[in-house]
Amino acid sequence: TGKCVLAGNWTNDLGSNMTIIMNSKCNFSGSYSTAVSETPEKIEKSPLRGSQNYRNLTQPVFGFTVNWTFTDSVTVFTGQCFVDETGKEVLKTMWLLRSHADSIKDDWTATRVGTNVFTRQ
Ligand SMILES: CC(=O)N1C(=O)N[C@@H]2[C@H](CCCCC(=O)O)SC[C@@H]21
Repeated sequence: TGKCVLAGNWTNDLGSNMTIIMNSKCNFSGSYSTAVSETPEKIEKSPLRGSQNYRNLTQPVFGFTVNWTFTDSVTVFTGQCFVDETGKEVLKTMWLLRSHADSIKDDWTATRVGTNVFTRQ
């Protein structure tokens, strides 16, 4: 199997885009431009920071956090970088979107979960 590299530009089926820059062997930063949001605020590019695991750099597992600059929420993504049967790099991910809750009574409704696939932009 080929090697899947996290660095570079990715896009997903929602039309969101992200750029990943490797800062060391296993840690990265970058930016995320979401195409969709619940908030009426103007969507802005937001920073992301994460890590890929040390042990397998051919198809690495990873996690990262997007700290949304335009609304009071964060999203954590986790997944794996695969080379599919056609030789294309694919990021298979699951995410948790945590929005701000006004009170602890509203905590139960403040976290959403989803899956998403990213391919090269
Ligand atoms: C990859 C994927 O599924 N998503 C994507 O590309 N954008 C949406 C969410 C954007 C949240 C924006 C800030 C907010 O509205 O609180 S993060 C999960 C989902």
